[in-house]
Amino acid sequence: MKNIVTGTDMKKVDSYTINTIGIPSLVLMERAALSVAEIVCKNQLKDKKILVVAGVGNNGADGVAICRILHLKGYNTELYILGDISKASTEFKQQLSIAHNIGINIVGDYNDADVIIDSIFGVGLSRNVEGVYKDVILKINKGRNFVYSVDIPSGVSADTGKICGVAVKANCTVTFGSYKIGTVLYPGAEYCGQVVVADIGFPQEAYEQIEEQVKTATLEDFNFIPPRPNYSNKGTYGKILIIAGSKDISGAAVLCAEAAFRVGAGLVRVFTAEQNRQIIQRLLPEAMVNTYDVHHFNMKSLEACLKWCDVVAIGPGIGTGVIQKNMIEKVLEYNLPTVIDADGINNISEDERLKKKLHKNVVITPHLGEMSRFLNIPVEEIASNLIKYGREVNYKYNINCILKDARTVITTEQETFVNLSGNSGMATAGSGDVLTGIVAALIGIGVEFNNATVLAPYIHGLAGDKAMEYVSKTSMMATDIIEGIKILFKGMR
Ligand SMILES: NC(=O)C1=CN([C@@H]2O[C@H](COP(=O)(O)OP(=O)(O)OC[C@H]3O[C@@H](n4cnc5c(N)ncnc54)[C@H](O)[C@@H]3O)[C@@H](O)[C@H]2O)[C@@H](O)CC1
Ligand SMILES: Nc1ncnc2c1ncn2[C@@H]1O[C@H](COP(=O)(O)OP(=O)(O)O)[C@@H](O)[C@H]1O
Ligand SMILES: [K+]
Repeated sequence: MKNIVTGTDMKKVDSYTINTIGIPSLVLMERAALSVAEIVCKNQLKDKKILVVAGVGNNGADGVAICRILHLKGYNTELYILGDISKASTEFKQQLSIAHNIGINIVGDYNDADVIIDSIFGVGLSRNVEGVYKDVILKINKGRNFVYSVDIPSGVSADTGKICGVAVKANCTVTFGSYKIGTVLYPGAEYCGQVVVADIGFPQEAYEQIEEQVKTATLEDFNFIPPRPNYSNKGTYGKILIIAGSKDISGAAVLCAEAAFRVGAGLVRVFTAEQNRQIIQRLLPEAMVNTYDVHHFNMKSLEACLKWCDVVAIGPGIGTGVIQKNMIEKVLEYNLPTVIDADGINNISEDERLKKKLHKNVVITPHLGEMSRFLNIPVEEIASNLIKYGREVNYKYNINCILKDARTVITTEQETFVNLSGNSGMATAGSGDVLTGIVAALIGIGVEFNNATVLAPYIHGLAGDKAMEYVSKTSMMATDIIEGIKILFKGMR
């Protein structure tokens, strides 16, 4: 796992590192500046004209140091300072004095260059960007230059990812120590271009000072998946029950079940409407199929399936209505690890009685529309506060939540995560059904419930990224994501 921090928390990390650990501020700053300079040197030829645009806080101080390092390496650099130097931070004044001594060329106006280094505001941005700052940021965005942002694009709130009036559109952002919330959540994430996290020497101990930590999964977290021993059989890898599909929808069950198999599930049983039996058996002969008749619904057959399974996923394509609500009620009575998606969530949203039956082995996987119905809060409000509402589900109902969006936010009893894998090719019908199958299968193969909640969206996104090896974002379909799961695991184990 890696940390993702708010700007406010990053200041605590800075301060703990400087004041308690004792690493001097200027040492951190030199490492920060060196990390940016190294990336610029790797990508830019020496004949390029580089303009460093610096504010007068410590983000600007980083910029002045970067300007000096590049100048000493023989780059054609100039420095443009925005703001009142009499109000500058101590570090800025120190860096400026060094820059003067070395003979850095300081210009009085913004002038276009091949490369812009944006060090106007970092995590200290505290209000809307206006006046001359706004004018310069608009000029930077108009130019055809390559833009590096230092720590975060100036104008993006490091705490939320919101744009404070206007923000620099960078090609590359070098952020220090860890991702900032503003570099991972949209719209801020879109302004960053490529994000590089530079290690500048903050000790992990400093991150432990943060009260509400946010993290992201990394490849190391595949270690949550137990090994697949030689001495095992299909029963070792979980019995997964998938309650999906209805008279007019059969594909959801197939996608969900196939994804579960591809993540390693041993046995998958689909419980669906009678009309789907043949098509599911034809498309996925590996799955067992039990069916119900909507006109003569027999709860006993569902109970038999629930007694059989270790994990249940309910919802994709089931529709809404009395039968569906009764099925969900029955599923919840069994207290199994339970994944609830799509219409599973929609039915619960319509029924307070079902909400009361949610238990701590439940994870819901809503997209924004489903979340909006579930919490009865407008989509726009949820979209701009993903973490807040993800946490609210957890506090209110004591269940895990995978809130799906271009950046999926995951909340478990203890922790909050933002998933960083995946791409916009995955915004395609059935993509969520694949995720549901992945969550259920991970639990089935023995990944602890909270870990499965976090790992599933990560695997789903990596599979979408793998799918891009043979299909474009434009053409990607949910079946390609399943293909991506195969490629992913082939490369791993
Ligand atoms: N020793 C340290 O503390 C380190 C700090 N670092 C850098 O320092 C940055 C944080 O520095 P600061 O805390 O000084 O904050 P910033 O430099 O990000 O911003 C603060 C400055 O901007 C002004 N400001 C804020 N919002 C404004 C607005 N909307 N319009 C006009 N002016 C505005 C403030 O008055 C202040 O002068 C980090 O992002 C990082 O780049 C890194 O060098 C790592 C080490
Ligand atoms: N722009 C995007 N970038 C990355 N992932 C995305 C993007 N758009 C959608 N996704 C992912 O695709 C999935 C879509 O799920 P969902 O909306 O439930 O689809 P469906 O209901 O058609 O199965 C979610 O996991 C979501 O996080
Ligand atoms: K910046």
